[in-house]
Amino acid sequence: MASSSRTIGITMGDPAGVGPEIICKSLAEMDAADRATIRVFGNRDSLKAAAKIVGAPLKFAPASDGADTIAIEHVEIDGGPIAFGKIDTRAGDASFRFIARAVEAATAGEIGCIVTAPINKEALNLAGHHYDGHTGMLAHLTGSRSSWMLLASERMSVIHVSTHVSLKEAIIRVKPERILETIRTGHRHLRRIGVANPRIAVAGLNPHCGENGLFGTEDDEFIAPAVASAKAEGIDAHGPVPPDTVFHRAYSGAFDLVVAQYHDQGHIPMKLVAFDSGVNISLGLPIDRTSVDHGTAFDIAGTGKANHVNMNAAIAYARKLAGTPRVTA
Ligand SMILES: NC(=O)c1ccc[n+]([C@@H]2O[C@H](COP(=O)([O-])OP(=O)(O)OC[C@H]3O[C@@H](n4cnc5c(N)ncnc54)[C@H](O)[C@@H]3O)[C@@H](O)[C@H]2O)c1
Ligand SMILES: N[C@H](C(=O)O)[C@H](O)COP(=O)(O)O
Repeated sequence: MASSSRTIGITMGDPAGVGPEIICKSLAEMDAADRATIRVFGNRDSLKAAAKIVGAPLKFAPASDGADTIAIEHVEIDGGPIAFGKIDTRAGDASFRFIARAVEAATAGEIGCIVTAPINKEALNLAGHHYDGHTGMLAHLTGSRSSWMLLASERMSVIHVSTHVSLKEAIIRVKPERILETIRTGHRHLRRIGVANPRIAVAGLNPHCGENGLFGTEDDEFIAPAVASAKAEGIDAHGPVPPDTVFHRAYSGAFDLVVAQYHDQGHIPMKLVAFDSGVNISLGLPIDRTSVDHGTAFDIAGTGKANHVNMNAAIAYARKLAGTPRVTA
């Protein structure tokens, strides 16, 4: 079985979703040398079914044969095949077990980066795994104090102060300490991937950054001090920048990274400009993980229609991280 810091571990995601199909489509396009560096954490029957749907002549076995056979760590699912496109508690439980096993392998240094196919958070939680998604789950499984979600694309990247919480709670989380930690985390990541002096824009929260208190005070009270502290540390941070124009400016090349104050502030522009190519990267963890930034797409699962460009981008980013040392400051 492929095992080294260059090995990429791909988790299959929810068996009822598009994960198995996009994995098979990506594997079908890889050359033999790249396939030999892949280990899939998933269910063999689901992958066999998906390979058939997408017409890929792939086989899955404990070890790659350097050609059409892909290495798999097979995880059993009780009670027979899972139907595509439906919430299933067994699928939610399996999604968790694929990831838990991949985390063990990454922690042991058997794989250099985890690439995740999408999970369904409702199924996951129905199965008793109470996480808000991979990012929180990975933090828990690795004993990390905190974790961050960065969405990256060729022309724009965004890191979030908070993600899977209500808008009400997200506003409460707009506090200087968390914002400063988010800026530092994004800065470290960009330096790791080769941006020598990242230009970081910190989005405001309120319309026009509150217009001097007319539309809210969080921008002046909490965001501005965090930006000032980051600058004092030598980070090229800017803001608060009015949230309605910051993404246009970043997309036009003015900034390398935007700090979004909450999930949809960052996700909406990213999915508008890079739905097919955006990569979700987990930060703040002792292991590396990249992911597609789309979901389980139950409406098309099992039809072979799902686009795998996003999976290709997540794998390419993982290969980049697996060969790049971490930056500590
Ligand atoms: N990385 C992840 O694990 C991840 C990411 C986002 C959402 N989710 C979860 O997925 C579930 C469904 O979420 P949703 O419905 O909001 O978003 P979704 O991304 O699953 O679907 C939104 C729309 O995009 C389409 N779509 C998604 N991926 C596609 C692909 N590869 N090719 C072509 N079309 C595609 C779908 O058909 C649908 O019309 C939820 O449980 C959500 O939490 C998981
Ligand atoms: N907000 C994420 C996205 O759209 O990409 C998604 O829900 C996945 O979250 P995790 O990476 O925590 O599973």
